[in-house]
Amino acid sequence: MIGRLNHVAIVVPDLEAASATYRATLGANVSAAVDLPEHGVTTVFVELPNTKIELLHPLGEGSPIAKFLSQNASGGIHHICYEVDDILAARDKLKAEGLRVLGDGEPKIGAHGKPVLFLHPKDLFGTLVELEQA
Ligand SMILES: CC[C@@H](C(=O)O)C(=O)SCCNC(=O)CCNC(=O)[C@H](O)C(C)(C)COP(=O)(O)OP(=O)(O)OC[C@H]1O[C@@H](n2cnc3c(N)ncnc32)[C@H](O)[C@@H]1OP(=O)(O)O
Ligand SMILES: [Co+2]
Repeated sequence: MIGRLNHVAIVVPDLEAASATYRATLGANVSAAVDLPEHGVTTVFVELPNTKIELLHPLGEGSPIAKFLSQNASGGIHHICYEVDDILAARDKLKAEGLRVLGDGEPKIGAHGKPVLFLHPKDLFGTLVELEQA
């Protein structure tokens, strides 16, 4: 059911500094920062030949990544994102298998303009998983 690895997300305490490190030190193509208020995050994407790195920083009150950053002050890997061909079919199958879909269970439009969902990290070996419609 799961397909390509779309991105690995890293929460960072300073988005500008992290962008500069990926661009200047690691020599990667790094996007501009984009605010996504409906997700409570600001994102930067690092383009790699085979996948992407999503750099994340909390945005606004009640950001879902605020607690993670408070517990990992220098940053850390936050989630991985797999592509699926049919996000509603994937959601329904995973719910039937007993996995918890976060939020209200309805996909939101994610950073790439496509529907996304999140699965509880305790149900997938301590890893927060995002599914994105391919
Ligand atoms: C930009 C849009 C989109 C995209 O298109 O790419 C994004 O990526 S948005 C990214 C941000 N959005 C989200 O993360 C939404 C889903 N997340 C959540 O609903 C919450 O963050 C959470 C996963 C339910 C965690 O909630 P929180 O309040 O921070 O913590 P809890 O205390 O409830 O955590 C319970 C339990 O899980 C452990 N945990 C928390 N976060 C992670 C994580 N990222 N990876 C692994 N484990 C995690 C936490 O430590 C707790 O464990 P115990 O202490 O053992 O109970
Ligand atoms: Co993501």
